[in-house]
Amino acid sequence: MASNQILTVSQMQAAEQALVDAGETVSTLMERAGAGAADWIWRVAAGRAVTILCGPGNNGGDGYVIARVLAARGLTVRVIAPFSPKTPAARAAREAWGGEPVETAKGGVFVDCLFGSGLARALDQVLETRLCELAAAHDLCVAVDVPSGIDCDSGEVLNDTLPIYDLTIALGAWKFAHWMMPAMQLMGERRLVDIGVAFDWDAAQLAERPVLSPPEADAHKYSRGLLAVVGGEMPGAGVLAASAAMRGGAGYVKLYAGAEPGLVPPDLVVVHDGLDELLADERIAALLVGPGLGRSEEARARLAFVLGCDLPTVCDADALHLLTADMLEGRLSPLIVTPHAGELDALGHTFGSVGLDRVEQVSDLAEALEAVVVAKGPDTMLGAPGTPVVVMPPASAWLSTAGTGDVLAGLIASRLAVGMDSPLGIALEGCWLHREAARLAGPAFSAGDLLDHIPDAYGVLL
Ligand SMILES: NC(=O)C1=CN([C@@H]2O[C@H](COP(=O)(O)OP(=O)(O)OC[C@H]3O[C@@H](n4cnc5c(N)ncnc54)[C@H](OP(=O)(O)O)[C@@H]3O)[C@@H](O)[C@H]2O)[C@@H](O)CC1
Ligand SMILES: Nc1ncnc2c1ncn2[C@@H]1O[C@H](COP(=O)(O)OP(=O)(O)O)[C@@H](O)[C@H]1O
Ligand SMILES: [K+]
Repeated sequence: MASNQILTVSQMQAAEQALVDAGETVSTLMERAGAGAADWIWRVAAGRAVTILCGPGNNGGDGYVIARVLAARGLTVRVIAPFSPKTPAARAAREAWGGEPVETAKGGVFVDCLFGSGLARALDQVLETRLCELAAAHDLCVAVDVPSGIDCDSGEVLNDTLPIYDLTIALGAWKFAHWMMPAMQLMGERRLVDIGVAFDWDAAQLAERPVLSPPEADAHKYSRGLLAVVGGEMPGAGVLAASAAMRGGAGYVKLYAGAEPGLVPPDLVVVHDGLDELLADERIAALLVGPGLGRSEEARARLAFVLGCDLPTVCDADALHLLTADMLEGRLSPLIVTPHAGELDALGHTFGSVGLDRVEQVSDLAEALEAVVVAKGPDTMLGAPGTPVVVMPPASAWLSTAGTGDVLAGLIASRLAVGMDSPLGIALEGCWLHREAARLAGPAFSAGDLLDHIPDAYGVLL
């Protein structure tokens, strides 16, 4: 079974080399990759003709293997070869196929075997147009390994116009582009073909669904975890985060409202003054600070005070603009920060983590802050000190509505109060609850609507 590791191009090349050193040949790997891809294409083709566009490298070589396997199963297969094969394995695969390429074709399934991880630059205009015209002339489009025209490591799309695929068949291991914006938008469904690549402890991972536990039979509200949410001048965000936290597993949630919060749920305990008294409660298992905090001097002082308590803490929103290294000095307790792209930028500036790509920056900030960094967005990615990044599979794009970040912060803080996993595991639990709740909420929900779906999301993860 293939693992969920995500490899860079150079890690993939090293993995391929390790297999060759262990006695495989590039041709046997190509045979396995091509046969695995052909299986998927066979299923989606359902008897329709298949057109394969083959490039000069080993991605093209995979295409010739696919052509041979599908033709042997009786499908009509047409190969378009703007280049002759340049690698020994690709040349051997073309010979073994033994057919004659055609100039063009239409109808049925289009398979892109033009370039894979060896793409070195954007496609020229002629190739870009040819690729797009072929894709448009077929009913279904499949990319083998990755769509041609994207950078595997950064997820950058190198051409202005590229096809959108129905299916992408990753070979050997996931690449970052499969799960990172903007390239991931081209992929359609994603499937992974195992070719025997070994597990790499230094590799990034695609997050796997966690399993949560129900409360113990003898649980009481404090044993399940008391969370204090420290709000500020915009109390609505704190109420939203606290409301999510009440459904995320913690037994007791208290909101310190910096300002009059207006209507609050009857089961939410709101404290109006005496923050020092509230935080002196030894039963507090975790803190959340940031949603609605504001960015005033008073907010800065409140944040410094909260972090100074040295309790397991989630920092979100405004707190990420106010956070400085001195506030973290001497802290021993876990810290989880949940920046969106703008807040990640702000943290980068404050902590001198600039000029890096997203994956590097998330890891770098995790080290600098000695914290779990949950970099939110359509391609949410998590970093923790000394650990490769973990990438969440995409969530509902309906989450792109105001306040859903407060819900996520509340959920992660709630898991932190429960405290049954490592800080990274806890952050992942929160992300999965959020993602499941969004899936169950369907279309066009508000952040408030999302709250109603958290219990069922919890049920899915039990
Ligand atoms: N790793 C594994 O274990 C396995 C990997 N396998 C497969 O191999 C794939 C990687 O193969 P690969 O390294 O040969 O690269 P690939 O993407 O076919 O293209 C490189 C060629 O394209 C050329 N070229 C590049 N950009 C260009 C452009 N814009 N416009 C025009 N030309 C351009 C470049 O030449 P250049 O001009 O840059 O010198 C070179 O000739 C991988 O994705 C997977 O499908 C499996 O078969 C088995 C196991
Ligand atoms: N297009 C999208 N697809 C999937 N998830 C998204 C998308 N846009 C935003 N999200 C998620 O929604 C949440 C938004 O959080 P944030 O930007 O902090 O919003 P707010 O500050 O309004 O609460 C994050 O969890 C983010 O990962
Ligand atoms: K391809």
